[in-house]
Amino acid sequence: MTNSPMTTPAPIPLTILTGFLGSGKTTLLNRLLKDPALQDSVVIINEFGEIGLDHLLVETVDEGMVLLSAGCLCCTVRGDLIATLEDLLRKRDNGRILPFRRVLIETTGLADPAPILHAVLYHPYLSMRYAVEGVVTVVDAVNGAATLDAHREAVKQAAVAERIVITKTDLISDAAALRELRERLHRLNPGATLLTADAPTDAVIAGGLFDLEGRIADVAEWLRTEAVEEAERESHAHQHGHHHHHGHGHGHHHHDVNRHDEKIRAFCLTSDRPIRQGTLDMFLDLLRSSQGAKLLRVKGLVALAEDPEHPVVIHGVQHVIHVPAILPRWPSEDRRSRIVFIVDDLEREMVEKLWNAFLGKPAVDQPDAAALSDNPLSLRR
Ligand SMILES: Nc1nc2c(ncn2[C@@H]2O[C@H](COP(=O)(O)OP(=O)(O)OP(=O)(O)O)[C@@H](O)[C@H]2O)c(=O)[nH]1
Repeated sequence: MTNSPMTTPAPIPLTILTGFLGSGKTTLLNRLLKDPALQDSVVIINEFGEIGLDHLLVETVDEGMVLLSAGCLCCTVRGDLIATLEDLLRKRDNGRILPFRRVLIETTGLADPAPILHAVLYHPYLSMRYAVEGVVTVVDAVNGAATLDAHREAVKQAAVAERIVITKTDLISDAAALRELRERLHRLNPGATLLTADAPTDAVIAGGLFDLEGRIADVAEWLRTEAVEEAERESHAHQHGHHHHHGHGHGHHHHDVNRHDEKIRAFCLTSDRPIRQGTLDMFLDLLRSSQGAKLLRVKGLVALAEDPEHPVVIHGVQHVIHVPAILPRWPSEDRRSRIVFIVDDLEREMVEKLWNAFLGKPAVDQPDAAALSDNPLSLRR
């Protein structure tokens, strides 16, 4: 776990904008960038192939960088995103470019946002200077369902998002199809806020986990554990009405179309009792070392036994889990520790057993060897 030293400047909010090819990312971004709230942002277009920036271009500022409206800079990256993020900081710190206040990364249509999140969170310096606010995923109302059926990347993009923006709703006359798409996205990612392309800037980008001063702005909105728990209850009730639902190895499964959706899912684990820091570290270490690749995102708010009045925020992806902040107080009356997991092909039961093995023992800070070796996660599959 890393905590920033006192001397580090306020971290710069960073948002990742994803969405399938032609879903409307650039159109959305163009509109949002006109809003003064996004003044002095840097937009990094991380993709292959040409991009229609001509209509935005005002002047070239630096190699590979152009000035957009509202004092925003834009650069295109084909290779090393990390090098670009470092370079931007260097230029900002040297006064060679304006002290940009926010970074937006627009990814190529096929990109899996998890490695981008991973890269920023894992990097010891970048993770201090940039505050990963969240992932915004654009889903096209016309082609969205077909894209989700055909491409796992599209399902992952929707599953890890904080906010999902449905575009092209003006082109769809079939209200039922739109409702179905919304319901599907909600099942896939109950914690995400569903928006349409005309949503205001602060609903789409600003107003995430961090504000411009790098302070935690709205952790409850970021976590949305109630929505995840509610969806889990619904899905549980639903499954109890339908048996024979194991699907593996059977070609004619009636949910075949939604297979990706079934593997990629969100769930929430909670604890009423504060957790010792050592216990939490061990739990997270074991989880990420054995199942890291399957952890698309891990987000949480945890009461540490050492200091239960100041909950810690947890943010992770794949093999990295870090603590971006310790809050001055609880955001609401709900003082349970809660961690939302967005996973790919990982059973809730496995993670829950491990969680219980660590938390349920009388000596919560010292899980015995049996608890560790009995847990299903220690058997790598
Ligand atoms: N009618 C309508 N058209 C839209 C909307 N959003 C985007 N479009 C159109 O959809 C097409 C693709 O939009 P882009 O914004 O270029 O999509 P993109 O996701 O950036 O595309 P790539 O960069 O190729 O992945 C363009 O012709 C847009 O004008 C919308 O809300 N309504």
